Amino acid sequence: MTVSVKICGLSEPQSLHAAVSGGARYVGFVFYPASPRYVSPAMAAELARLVPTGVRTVGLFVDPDDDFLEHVVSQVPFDLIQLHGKETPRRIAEVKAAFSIPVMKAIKVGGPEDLAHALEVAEVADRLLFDAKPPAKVTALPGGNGIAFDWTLLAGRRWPRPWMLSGGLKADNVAEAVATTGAEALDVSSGVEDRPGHKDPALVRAFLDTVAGL
Ligand SMILES: O=C(O)c1ccccc1NCC(=O)[C@H](O)[C@H](O)COP(=O)(O)O
Repeated sequence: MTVSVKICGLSEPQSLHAAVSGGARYVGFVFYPASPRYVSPAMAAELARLVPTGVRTVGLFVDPDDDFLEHVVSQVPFDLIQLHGKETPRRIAEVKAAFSIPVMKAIKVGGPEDLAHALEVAEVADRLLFDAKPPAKVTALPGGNGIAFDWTLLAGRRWPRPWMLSGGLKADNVAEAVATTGAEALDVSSGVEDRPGHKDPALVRAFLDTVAGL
């Protein structure tokens, strides 16, 4: 089975190169100003120019309004918009209609009840991304916290849309994550960093090599 990988939160050419040369199928840019992975639209546009054909670019937003989306989308070409806030199915539908770009919605998983919500979201979103529910701390980011959820919640489940697994993935736990969930696509950020917000090209390559060997 081929498992595809998205490396999220890229902000430098070196790590972008490690991602695409190592086989990542998706690269993500974070447009959440409070994140250590935030990139300006101008910087993301520069990075996007380095992305080869066949690798998809993903713009990550948290409860964006249309003006902000327009500001970014007019500068950076995206194959996918990732909504990582509290966007409702109605808002997802609005974003799709306004920007004509497929939407992947993050589902923050703390327990089985969150998976019922995923079915509702799947009626409008093009893709789902299962991520860990952020810790209750006020300082926690809405995602990219490097924590995993209980993968057995996804075991044996089928979803009406393509989906990715994320949350606390690293080279040394990804085999178990895939074996438990049956995920065919993965999203990683903190697990390929040497400090918050800084991707380590060697960790990016190690993660991609591990997934390629599954
Ligand atoms: O990465 C961020 O800083 C971030 C900020 C706000 C919302 C979402 C964010 N990240 C989401 C991701 O990077 C991934 O989609 C996913 O959550 C994986 O994160 P990690 O557990 O760090 O591998």
